[in-house]
Amino acid sequence: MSTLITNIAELMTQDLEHKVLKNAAMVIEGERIAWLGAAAAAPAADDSVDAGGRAVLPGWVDSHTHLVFAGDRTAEFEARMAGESYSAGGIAVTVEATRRTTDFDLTRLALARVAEAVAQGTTYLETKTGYGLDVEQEARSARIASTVADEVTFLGAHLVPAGSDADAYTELVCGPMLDAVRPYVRWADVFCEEGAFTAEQSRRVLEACRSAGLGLRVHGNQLGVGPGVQLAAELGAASVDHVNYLAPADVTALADSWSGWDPETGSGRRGTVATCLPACDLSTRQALAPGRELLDAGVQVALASNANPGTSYTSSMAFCVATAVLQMRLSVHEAVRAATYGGALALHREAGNDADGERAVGSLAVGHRADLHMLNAPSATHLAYRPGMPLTYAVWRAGVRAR
Ligand SMILES: N=CN[C@@H](CCC(=O)O)C(=O)O
Ligand SMILES: [Zn+2]
Repeated sequence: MSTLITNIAELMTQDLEHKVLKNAAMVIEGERIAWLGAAAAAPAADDSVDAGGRAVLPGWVDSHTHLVFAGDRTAEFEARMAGESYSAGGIAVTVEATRRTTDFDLTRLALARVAEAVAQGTTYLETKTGYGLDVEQEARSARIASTVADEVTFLGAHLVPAGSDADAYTELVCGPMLDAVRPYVRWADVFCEEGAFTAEQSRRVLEACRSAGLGLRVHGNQLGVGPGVQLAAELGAASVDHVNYLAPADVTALADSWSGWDPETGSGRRGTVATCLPACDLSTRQALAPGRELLDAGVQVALASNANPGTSYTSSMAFCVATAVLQMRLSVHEAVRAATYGGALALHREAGNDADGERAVGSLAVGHRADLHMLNAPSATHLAYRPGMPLTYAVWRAGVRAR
């Protein structure tokens, strides 16, 4: 079954050539993109959809969320808006509520959050554990996460639970907890920050998880200049997320991590993506991550929602894109790229075609997964020009209409 989508005013492909086509059309066939190009040259298909002069871009790839949780932290947010600063300690409130919630309710809550994200154009999504913090609860979170998200990350090293010794807890994370979550997860993450895990503890967790075959991610440099970025780059992490406070050597390490990598062939050593989380920065009243400076230095950048009840209770990637343009000085094309191709790069899902087992997400090209976001607007510029407006008109996920 093939479907022709025609009368597309702007088709922002975010492919390796950065093509933006005007008066375009595309054909999707099953889960894949079968053709794209000028509307006048479109082939016939079984079915057709008139885009009515709207813009089409890849579905958002949200590479950083924490959706498996219960409870909310309104009081903490109100205190922050009254002048308190964010600290890692708030995580314990969510851990408490999450532990008290049944599997059924936790799954229902997580699924509802995924549905909210899809309704706003997200077609590929990562989520993390990290609100369980004991062996049984982390395994439960990982199991539930694996039923609701495309990618699951083990974040047992989110906070040292009250009453635990930090080094003893780190050993638990690296041993029995890792064994228990291993069947459900592809990635491991650590909150490497003052008040969470030290550089030594973070290294220990990341090395143990790497030995278990997991890819690495790091929450780093959120609350101050710290060791997270350097550790991520040294260990070959797929991404380091937050990146608010960076020394010049951090930017250099991130840029250098990609030298020698060829995006066309995927050959050479992959580097570490810098993932900026603007909704979190606003909600914690931090200075926005220096996305402009990172791009100018040659760093690969992603934008993600960091949806979680503490620092960023939103899954709106459109909000992140608008903020990146209006406040971080990215162009619309750069911001959309970071929220699509950049997220895919951070999850090692940017490549894959008809011949591969996995289809690329985050960009539109023949053989890639048909993950499309149609806006109720003639161009992607409207995402920043009309911030906060409900611009998602239609969504296809793996070729299936999801909204
Ligand atoms: N910074 C660490 N972890 C989350 C916040 C978790 C929470 O406060 O509940 C984040 O990415 O912002
Ligand atoms: Zn996070």
